[in-house]
Amino acid sequence: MTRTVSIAQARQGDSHTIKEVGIPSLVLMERAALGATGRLLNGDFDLTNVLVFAGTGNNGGDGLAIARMLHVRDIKVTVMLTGSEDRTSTETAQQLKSLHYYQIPVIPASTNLAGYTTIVDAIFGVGLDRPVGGKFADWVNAINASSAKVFSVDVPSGLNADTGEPQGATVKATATSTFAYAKNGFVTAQGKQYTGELFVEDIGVYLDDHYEG
Ligand SMILES: NC(=O)C1=CN([C@@H]2O[C@H](COP(=O)(O)OP(=O)(O)OC[C@H]3O[C@@H](n4cnc5c(N)ncnc54)[C@H](O)[C@@H]3O)[C@@H](O)[C@H]2O)[C@H](O)CC1
Ligand SMILES: [K+]
Repeated sequence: MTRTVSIAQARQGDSHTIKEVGIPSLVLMERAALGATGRLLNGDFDLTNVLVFAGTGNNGGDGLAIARMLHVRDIKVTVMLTGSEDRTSTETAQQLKSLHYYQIPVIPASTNLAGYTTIVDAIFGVGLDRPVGGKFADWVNAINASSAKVFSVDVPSGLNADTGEPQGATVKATATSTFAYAKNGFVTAQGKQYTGELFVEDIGVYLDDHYEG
C-alpha cells in the first residue's frame, strides 16, 4: 500500500530537507520538474503544442522548470502566468529568468486555450488555502473544457490534498505527478476522479530520512 501523507507532513518534509538536510529548495524544484517531465515525455501526451498554466507560487515554479525542460527538447511550449512577474516566489522568479534566457513565451493567463494539445496544470499545489473562485475559476473551467489532455503538477489545482474534495473550481487531470509522497486525499474515490493516473516522484524528501522505494 503506497504511503500517503497530509499537507502538513509534506510541508514538514520539505522544510526538514531544506533546513536540516541542506538540499536547496531550487534543487528540490528541479528534481520535481525532472520527474514530471519524464512522465510527459513517456506518457501518451500529444506534445505538439504544450501550454504550462502557472501560478505565482512554487507549484508555478515547478511548471516553469518543466517548460524549460520541454523547450530544450525542441518541444513548442507557451507559459501562461496567473499574476505579474514581480509578484512571484523567489524560486519562481529564478525560473522566470531562465525562461527569458531561452525566450520561451510567457503570456498573461486567459481562457482562450484553443490549439494547445497538452496543458500542464501548475496553478496551485499544497499551498491552496481557500476555494478557487473568480478569475482563477474561469481559468480552471477553461482548462477542464479544453480538448487538450491535462497533466497536473503535485496536486490537481483546487483539490484539497488532505480530503480529496474539490475546493471550488478544480482541475480534472488525465494524470498527476506528486512529489515525495502521495497525499491522503489522492487515495479517496473522489480524489482519484481529479488526479487521474497518479505518479509519485522521488525528489530527495524522506520523512524518515531514508528512501522507502
Ligand atoms: N513538496 C516538496 O517537497 C516540494 C514542493 N514544491 C512545490 O511547491 C508547492 C507549494 O508551493 P507554495 O508556494 O507553498 O504554494 P502554491 O504554489 O501551491 O500556491 C501558491 C499561492 O497561491 C495562493 N492561493 C492559495 N489558494 C488560492 C486561491 N483559492 N485563489 C487564489 N490564490 C490562492 C496562495 O497565496 C499561495 O501562496 C507544492 O505543491 C509543489 O508543487 C517544490 O517545488 C519542490 C519541493
Ligand atoms: K497543480
